[in-house]
Formats: sequence, structure tokens, C-alpha cells
Amino acid sequence: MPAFSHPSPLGPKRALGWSIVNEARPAATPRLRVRTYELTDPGDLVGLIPAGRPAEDVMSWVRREEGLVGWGRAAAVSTSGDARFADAEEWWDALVAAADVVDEVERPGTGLVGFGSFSFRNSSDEGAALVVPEMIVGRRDGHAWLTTINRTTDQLPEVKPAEAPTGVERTDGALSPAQWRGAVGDAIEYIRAGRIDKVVLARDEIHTADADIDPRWLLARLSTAYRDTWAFAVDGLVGGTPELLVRSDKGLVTSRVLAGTIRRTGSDDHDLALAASLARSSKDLVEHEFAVRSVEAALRPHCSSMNVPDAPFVLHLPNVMHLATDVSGALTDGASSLTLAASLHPSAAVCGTPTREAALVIDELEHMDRGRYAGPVGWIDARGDGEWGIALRSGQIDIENPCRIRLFAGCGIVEGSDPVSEVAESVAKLAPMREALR
Ligand SMILES: C=C(O[C@@H]1C=C(C(=O)O)C=C[C@H]1O)C(=O)O
Repeated sequence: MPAFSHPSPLGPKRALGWSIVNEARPAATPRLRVRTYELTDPGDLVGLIPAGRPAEDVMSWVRREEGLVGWGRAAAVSTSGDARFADAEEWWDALVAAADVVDEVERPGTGLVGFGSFSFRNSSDEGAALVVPEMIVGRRDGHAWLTTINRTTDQLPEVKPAEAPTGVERTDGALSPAQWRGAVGDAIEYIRAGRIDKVVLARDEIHTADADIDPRWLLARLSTAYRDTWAFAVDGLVGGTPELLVRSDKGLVTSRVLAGTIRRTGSDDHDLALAASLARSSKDLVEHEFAVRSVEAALRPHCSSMNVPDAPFVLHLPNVMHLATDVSGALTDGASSLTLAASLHPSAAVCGTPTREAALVIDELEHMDRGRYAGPVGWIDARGDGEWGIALRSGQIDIENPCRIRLFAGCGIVEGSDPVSEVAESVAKLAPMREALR
């Protein structure tokens, strides 16, 4: 049994294949009635999500007041195994083909939209989900819209503010911080011995509140305190990720690669000096280069005119600073954003180099199933456009016991890494979710 049961709301998961909400015959494709209308400014997007929905029916992809929020479940599929991306996409294509859509706005993210979250590993117990909400509100470039799916009303529900979790207690996950420090030491040995060049090791911790954790509270905290991250929620996985695996927008493909991290100190002057040292640190530049090369190699078969900057910039977040590179290209083969996300996953930013061997080391040293952490999370529309982040700085609310959430953080390990510093870095990466739970 995995530490966190993550059953489909539809009953037991099938190893491969589809299951669809509100359908008597599991493999049939429902004909969704989709209506998108222009909306006068709806205000704070995350604040629109109504109370009282189960955590897995709250959806968000919001950064700097732009993006999408959704709630309810008009249709959903759960897939698993090696074919989880392909099976989800096949279901999506059939849903799109059958849908009855009137879209008065016609922008990326209008009309039929599915929110998805995919496990890091092929063999994970937690599989993947693609969910179409009953209502979606979006905002982009000064335009706002409402999409309803299989609903006769277009009234936004009344909103009751989210309440902070109380009585939150923390316990270790698979490994204690000290045990995980030992695992980092083992990984450094493997690198010195030439088995791998880089591996990303993660750890988890469990937080338990005295009542159900409201994902709306976490989203509100993350979207105000960490404005440069995407505040996401899909199927109970909630977080604020700074890393964009891929955005596909009318033929333009972009990816924001992060790798190489330094903790912030709270003093702006000191942080500026640290940022300069990060940009010159050979350990971090090497770690970053592995991640950029893995993204470039995955996008190249789908793109022409690729732009891969020679040197990274430093992304300043409230808790950490990262080396960052924005890679872009022109889409040549019409691949959907989900196909692109599948071919980019797992990048060296969350797995390592070489990929296969790094994945074996992760299995051996982490002692846990990452579930949906470090997997693609985001949305896709009927044209295939969409945005997929890497599910970092996040937690999985336990669907069977929503008082519990499992948080994760990981660190890229290279030859020059130091186990004690990596533990401190993992704590800094846990900070956004720990703070949001307070
Ligand atoms: C694995 C995580 O972050 C990744 C690892 C980084 C690093 O080791 O420098 C930086 C950004 C992310 O690509 C995480 O936040 O859990």
C-alpha cells in the first residue's frame, strides 16, 4: 500500500485504459456541452473557487493573476503505467471530437480545457488524471472569460473565504532528514565512481491538520507570497512551481529550465552577492547545463528555430534563487502540449543524467514513491495548446483523509555537492508549503 492512498473517485484504477465520470459505459465518450463567454473583470481568480468541494475537484493554474481556475468534474480519466500520457491524450482527443462547443473568446485556455497531473514514475501507484471541471474562469492579456461544461447556469457561485488549517503537526516521511543526508552522501559516491553524472534526490514529510485541508487556502497563500510561481491544483496535488516544463501557444513552444540553487538570507545586499556567486559557481553551472541539454534534446525533434541562450539568468524567489534558462522554438509537427510534456519528462532537473541510471539510483536511495511530485502538471485545450509545469514546491492532499498532506522537495546532486547543504536546500524548498500550512 503506498503511504498515500490516491484512489480514483471512480473506483479502483485500471492498469491501463479509461474510466469516465457520469458514464454507465466506461469506455464511451460523453458529449460535453461547452460554452465560453467573455467576462468583465472577475477579480482575484483563486478567490472565485467555491467552498465545499472535495480537494480533488479544485483546479488552478495561476501566476500573477493570469491563468485558469476550475471546479467540479464534468468528465475525468485516470490512467497509469508507461502509456499514461498516450492513454490520457487518446481520451482527450475523443472528448474534443465529440464536444459541442460555442466559444465566444477563442484564446488559448478558452473552450474545452482539461487539467492534468501525471506521476513521476511509470510504475507509480498514483498514475495520472485528466479532469474537465464544470466551471472554469480564465484571464489573459486583459481578457477574462467563463467556461461552463454541461451546466445550464452561468452564475458564478457565492464564495466563502477559505480557512487556515489548524493544529498542523509534522512527521517524517520515508526518510528522516539525517537518513536522507546519508542518501545524498551515497549519491555523491556513485557520481565519484562514474556511475552517473547527476541525480536529483527528493524527500517527503507528512503534515496533519485537525480538519480537512482546504486547497483554496494553500493556493491563496502561494499565489500572493510566491508571485513568480504557478499556483496549481489538480486532483489534490497543490503547489507553487517556478519551473515551466512546456508552454505551447499557437505554434510557439517555450520551457523554463531551473537547476542550480542558492538559499536566500533575508538581506537584499547579501542575496545580490550570492546571486553573483551562483551565476559563477562551476558546480551549479554544470548541474544547470545537464538540465538545459536534456530539455533541448527532447524539444528538438518537434521544433525548428530553437533558441537556447548561452548563459542562464538568476531567478529570484522569496525562499531561493535559481539558475534559469528560457528555451524556445517553433513547433513543426503539430504535437500537442501534452505530447511535448511527455517527451520532456523526466528532465535532468528532476531526475538526473544519464536518465535511466539516475532513475535507478533514485529508486535505490529515496525509499519512496514520488507519486505525482516532480511529474507534469497543467492544462490542455482543444487545440492542443497548454501549459505544463513540473510539480515542485507542492504537496499531495490525501483524498481518503484530507486532513493529511504529503510535502516533497528535492535537490540536484553533482560531484561537488555537500550533504549538509543539500538538507538545508531541501528545507528552503519546503518553505512555501510549510508557510502556507501555518
Ligand atoms: C527538485 C526540485 O527542484 C529542482 C532542483 C533544483 C536544484 O537542485 O537546484 C532547482 C530547481 C528544480 O529544477 C524541488 O524543488 O523539489
